[in-house]
Amino acid sequence: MALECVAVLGWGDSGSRASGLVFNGVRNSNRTPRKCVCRGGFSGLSGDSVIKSADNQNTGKSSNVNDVPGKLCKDLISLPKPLTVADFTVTPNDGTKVRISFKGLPGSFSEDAALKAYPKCETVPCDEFEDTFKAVELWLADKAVLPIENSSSGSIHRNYDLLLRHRLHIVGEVQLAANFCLLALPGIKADQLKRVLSHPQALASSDIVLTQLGVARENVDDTASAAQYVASNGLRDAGAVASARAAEIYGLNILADRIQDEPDNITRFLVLARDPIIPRTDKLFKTSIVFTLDEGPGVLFKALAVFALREINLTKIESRPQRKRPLRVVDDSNTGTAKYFDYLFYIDFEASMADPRAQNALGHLQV
Ligand SMILES: O=C(O)C(=O)Cc1ccccc1
Repeated sequence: MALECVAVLGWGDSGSRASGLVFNGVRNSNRTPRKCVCRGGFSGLSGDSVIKSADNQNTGKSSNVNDVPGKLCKDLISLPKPLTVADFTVTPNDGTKVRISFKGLPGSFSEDAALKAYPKCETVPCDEFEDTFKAVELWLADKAVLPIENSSSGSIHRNYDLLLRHRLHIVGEVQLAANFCLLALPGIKADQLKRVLSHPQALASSDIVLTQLGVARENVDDTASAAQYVASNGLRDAGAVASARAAEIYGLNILADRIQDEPDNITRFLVLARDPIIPRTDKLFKTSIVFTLDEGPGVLFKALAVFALREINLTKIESRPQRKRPLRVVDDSNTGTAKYFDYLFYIDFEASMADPRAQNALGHLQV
């Protein structure tokens, strides 16, 4: 299949806990007509008490300390422990807190996502999405939490682009049900509000209540910034759509709770790290790949068939114009020169790169 595989990203379980994605760095494979970068990974955040040796990691089997007979168990404990994946990750075990960068001010939903993935973490607020990547690259943070998709407004395209511009690895995902509240200064009633500030997505998701109130809507960078702005400027005619935690942090009152149009407004966040995690087959994994296709009838259909043939479930497909090569010029003798957009395809599938089905599917994709 004529294709350019740009990246393979693998990560762990797709539940609400964070999970992982690794970067194997396979470039320019002989079988690939053009360049190919490979990323893969697994969930490393469960913190379980399972000891793994180098051998049983390979076989995917694990030994629990409780399964080992008493004496052997004692001997094992007195011996130096075999290296585990945790030895190669930056999660500190010396009592210091893992540092997670996010875009926004304290009290934003992205910070909620970071705290959901790592309840004891130290959060590192950043101005821009790009800064959350840079914070990890410069060792100011250990991991970044990045919104990638929302159940009502869809994909956050900028972050798909940033994933390819930076060399971080996806090591997990977090799903967060954002509960939007209408906040105002203490003593202010809803009918006194003339305008409401928030992140565009929070404003759009709270359309019914804001329309009933008849207020003007003002976009700001994040929900917590809206709360902070109303509070620090003492605005008596302005409210903010933000979290209950933001109300507490910035000293605002909650005028209305759960004002979102859809009761379950879910945002999916990715967890990014400098280091990959090693793909395994003993847990539910996801892998993300990015590729381009040559022009031709059915090329995307054929690309997707490599997964269907192996019963590999796809969980997401996204396409983005290829910025560096936006137009594909096709000579058409009847109508002159036709121009098509050239696309990058992002696909998430449910398998680890340690799974032969996934290896075969990607091998097939690159033929
Ligand atoms: O503005 C925030 O608080 C964010 O973290 C972005 C966002 C906005 C709405 C839902 C989820 C995330």
